[in-house]
Amino acid sequence: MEEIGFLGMGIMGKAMAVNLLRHGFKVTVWNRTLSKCDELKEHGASVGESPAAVVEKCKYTIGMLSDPAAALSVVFDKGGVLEQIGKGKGYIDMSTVDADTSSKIFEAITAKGGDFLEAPVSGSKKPAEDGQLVILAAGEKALYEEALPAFDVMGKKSFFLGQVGNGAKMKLVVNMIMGSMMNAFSEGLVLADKSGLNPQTLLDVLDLGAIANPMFKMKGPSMLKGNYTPAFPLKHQQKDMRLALALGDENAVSMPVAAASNEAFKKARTLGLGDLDFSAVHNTVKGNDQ
Ligand SMILES: NC(=O)C1=CN([C@@H]2O[C@H](COP(=O)(O)OP(=O)(O)OC[C@H]3O[C@@H](n4cnc5c(N)ncnc54)[C@H](OP(=O)(O)O)[C@@H]3O)[C@@H](O)[C@H]2O)C=CC1
Ligand SMILES: O=CCCC(=O)O
Repeated sequence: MEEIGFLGMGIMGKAMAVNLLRHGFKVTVWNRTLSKCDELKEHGASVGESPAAVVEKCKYTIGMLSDPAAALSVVFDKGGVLEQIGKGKGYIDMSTVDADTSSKIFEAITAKGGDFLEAPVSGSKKPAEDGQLVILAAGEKALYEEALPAFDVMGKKSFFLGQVGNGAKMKLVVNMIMGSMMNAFSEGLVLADKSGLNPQTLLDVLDLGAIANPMFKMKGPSMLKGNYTPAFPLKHQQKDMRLALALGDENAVSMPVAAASNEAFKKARTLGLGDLDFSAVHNTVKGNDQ
């Protein structure tokens, strides 16, 4: 089996790489903070000293990085992907970024003869651990087909969406909806409580009706306990709202609900909640913001 490279051992990258290793893939990993690779070694991974070193060794390499700046840095900076990418090698960026960022990476990689695929994912830490992600791929079809055995391990369903940019846009639309839902949910929980209702009963009612969904079901009980242990960090959700609003600007789509949600996430960030789960926006609605 060909060796797969994996750059970025954050919440998602680590879970996805461990899952690949469990399924018998050979994986070489790299992370900016190299110590985070130690745990992966215990699962059988090799460690590369730079993105370039990983790309040199592997037929294709996956990136799972925090934001556009990180995704660009890992490709373009010294020791980056571009130094070793070339004919017969592929790079798959699974980070959530905007279409412009993805296109810049695509152009640079194809200029060197390499193949590029963007493949952001829907699903969080637990689906990543369980191989239940939804993969939103776009770009080089041959690389998509080559990576399908790995996608089938990491995800429950892969979509091929055509040209580069479509995967990024689809992911931003999905997360824009999710972020707005989280704000409406938080407001509902607080409104129920402040108006003398039992918020747990609200969860039960919601779960039986037309707006029942896995996010309310999974996050609701922890939110009521004030537990915001990060699965999807709030700073990343705010980044996604920001990028989705920019996509709305480009396409002249008015999105007042998303804009208000972005403000709520920004407020939560200024209150120091950025590294907590995105459900911590509930804490700002509760008024615990002094
Ligand atoms: N968590 C989730 O539920 C989901 C997240 N996503 C998306 O996946 C991506 C990763 O998310 P997640 O794993 O949660 O994020 P984390 O914050 O846990 O990890 C971010 C990763 O990016 C690296 N990084 C940050 N800045 C740089 C940089 N300048 N150069 C190199 N590496 C850098 C970090 O390295 P270091 O350890 O050194 O800081 C770390 O490996 C994001 O785009 C996110 O929006 C998508 C679906 C779900
Ligand atoms: O980008 C993060 C998405 C989190 C999720 O789909 O649950």
